[in-house]
Amino acid sequence: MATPHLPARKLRVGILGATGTVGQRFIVLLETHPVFTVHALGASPRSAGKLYQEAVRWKMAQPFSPVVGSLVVNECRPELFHDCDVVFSGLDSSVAREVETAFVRADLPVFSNARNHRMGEYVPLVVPTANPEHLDVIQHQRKQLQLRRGFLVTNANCSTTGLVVALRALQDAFGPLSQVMVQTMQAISGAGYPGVSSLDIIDNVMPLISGEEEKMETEALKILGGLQPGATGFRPLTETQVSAMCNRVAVVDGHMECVAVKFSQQPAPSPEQVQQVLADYTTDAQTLGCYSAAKETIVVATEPDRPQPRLDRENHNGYAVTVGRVRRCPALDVKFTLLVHNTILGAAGSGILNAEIALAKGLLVPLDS
Ligand SMILES: NC(=O)C1=CN([C@@H]2O[C@H](COP(=O)(O)OP(=O)(O)OC[C@H]3O[C@@H](n4cnc5c(N)ncnc54)[C@H](OP(=O)(O)O)[C@@H]3O)[C@@H](O)[C@H]2O)C=CC1
Ligand SMILES: N[C@@H](CC(=O)OP(=O)(O)O)C(=O)O
Repeated sequence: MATPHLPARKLRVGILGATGTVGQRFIVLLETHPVFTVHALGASPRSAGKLYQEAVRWKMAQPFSPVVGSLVVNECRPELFHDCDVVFSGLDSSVAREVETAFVRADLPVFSNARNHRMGEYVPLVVPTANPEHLDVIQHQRKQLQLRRGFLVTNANCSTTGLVVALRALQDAFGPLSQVMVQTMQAISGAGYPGVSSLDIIDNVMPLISGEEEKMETEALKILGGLQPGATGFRPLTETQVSAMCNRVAVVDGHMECVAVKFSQQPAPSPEQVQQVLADYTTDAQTLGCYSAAKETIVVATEPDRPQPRLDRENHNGYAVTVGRVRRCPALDVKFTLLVHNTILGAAGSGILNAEIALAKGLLVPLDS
């Protein structure tokens, strides 16, 4: 593993949507970060002009610092974030398209959690522990948009994120997958705040998360696909079919997914081989020495009743995916259960780790360099 890349000074971070569920998670994860420091906050006109401590309805177990609490929340206009080295967006999707476009046009580097730009022609859709090489398309995007240091990178839908980490490990080791079936049990924090009504979710399971299945089925193919020659775009997979069924359950954090896969190459690997490959999987995030990278990208739980959200979602500070119950599937080839922390690796943590990788690769450039 390389020595962590520490710039001459901490990079100043702007957070858009700082009062929301994902925005709050950014603040917690950046509190003790050695490379990034929270500098400017943005939210809706309802919050703008207030101190952060007055505007936010704080829902995290960890407190925010007095320094963050006394920052004044801005409207999300690029000129108010001009001295930020990097901007993380946890904006509501009703405004993210327009606001993020304005920030990128103002030559700011933006890492977004919102769905709006994910399938854009020149927009890297990056899960840091699945397809970090897609960040190389940043150079081409800059040329297309005539930018000097700005760019837009998005991370994936939270359920897609956990899934593709495991699938990338399998694809690298055993070649293409022909079929993937996934059923999710998604936490209520995935719906933001106040999100799902308590009368809908207590003593109940909701069998619909609008648009979620379609996102899992399309985003996974872009993430697991390759790059055009010269990193000028993407080549989504065509040989793999993903079928998703998504449910909301009464868990606060942590999306569980029951996954079954069929391999193109037959005979298929055994469950034992699959388990070994998942446990051994490493990525650029670790080899580049990124601060937030989990020591194990995938934790393979050997106990028969794991993973469980309450017990496993914080594995490696929420940056790992946990997989268990790897076994033969009578219909496809192999099946397993996985867990991803939806607001850490599934959201803010992916944005932060993507930025750490981009910095280590020289793609994210501090303002005065
Ligand atoms: N929660 C999760 O697990 C995941 C979420 N995402 C995505 O991340 C984004 C944020 O999600 P989440 O934090 O859950 O959502 P929340 O509803 O909790 O937060 C939304 C944020 O957007 C701000 N906002 C709303 N309207 C405007 C506006 N007109 N102008 C500027 N800011 C505005 C809100 O500010 P204010 O408080 O002032 O209203 C708030 O800060 C979404 O796009 C979501 O789809 C992605 C992956 C996972
Ligand atoms: N839909 C996810 C969270 C989310 O906001 O996803 P996306 O960013 O893809 O819209 C959930 O409810 O758990």
